Amino acid sequence: MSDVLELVDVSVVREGRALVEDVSWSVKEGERWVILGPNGAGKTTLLNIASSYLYPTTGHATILGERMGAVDVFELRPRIGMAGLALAEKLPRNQTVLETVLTAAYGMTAHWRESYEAVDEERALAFLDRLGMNDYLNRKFGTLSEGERKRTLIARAMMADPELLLLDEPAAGLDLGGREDLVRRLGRLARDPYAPSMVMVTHHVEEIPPGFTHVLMIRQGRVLAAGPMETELTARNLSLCFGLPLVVEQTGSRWSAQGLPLS
Ligand SMILES: Nc1ncnc2c1ncn2[C@@H]1O[C@H](COP(=O)(O)OP(=O)(O)OP(=O)(O)O)[C@@H](O)[C@H]1O
Repeated sequence: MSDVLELVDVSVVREGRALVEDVSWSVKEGERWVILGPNGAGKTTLLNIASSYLYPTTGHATILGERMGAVDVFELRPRIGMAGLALAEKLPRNQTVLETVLTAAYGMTAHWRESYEAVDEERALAFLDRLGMNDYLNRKFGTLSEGERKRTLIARAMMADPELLLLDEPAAGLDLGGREDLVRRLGRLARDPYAPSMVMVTHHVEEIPPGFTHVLMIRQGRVLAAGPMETELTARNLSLCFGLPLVVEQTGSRWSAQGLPLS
């Protein structure tokens, strides 16, 4: 299995402060990683490096076999699918859901007189169907609820046929039904052997979809644990990561955690 992502001693320094520090981490082809950590830990910073939008201040990052600094990022970026809030803000609010997904096939955010191929439209419809967005094809992106917007963004990220799929807090802000619906859909994607390698940032172990294989825990910019879910997603690691005593349970292919009561 080859490396999809490899960070070696990566630090990012801003205003004299390390946002992430000495991070060494590798993601192999086919793996599905979750990045867990408290607010401000550096999760989005890692995702921004993985998406080639942020250069390490020190250390090396290799993405899809291409060393950052020695590759044209404009050739690399179409190979990476990213679904996150930052992108949602760049997408035109008055574009339809179908157009929002279709424009990704052309590496664009907005519809601009390009004529779409029938095959692209079929693919966009198939991704939207898989994410339960069939009834929203002609709705304006800006009128969608948070859950609908997130599902549209994932369909959009898949449209470019990425080799690496990055998901930044896909379940944040969703109600229980919305979260469970998304987790099931991501679980189905994670188990698809043809789906790309995946990295998903979350704050909650309850949001880890079945089929995700590895976890990286980060606290104050430093990696606290990284490896297979079964060995690393422990009460000890989770307690250290979030800074209070926690117990963690696995029920079937899902996880849950709770704090121990105050004495
Ligand atoms: N350009 C910047 N300049 C200075 N500090 C920054 C910059 N970007 C991010 N930070 C800080 O770096 C730290 C890590 O930010 P990051 O967004 O990676 O955390 P996170 O783990 O994703 O947090 P959250 O869970 O709250 O989204 C935070 O303390 C943030 O305020």
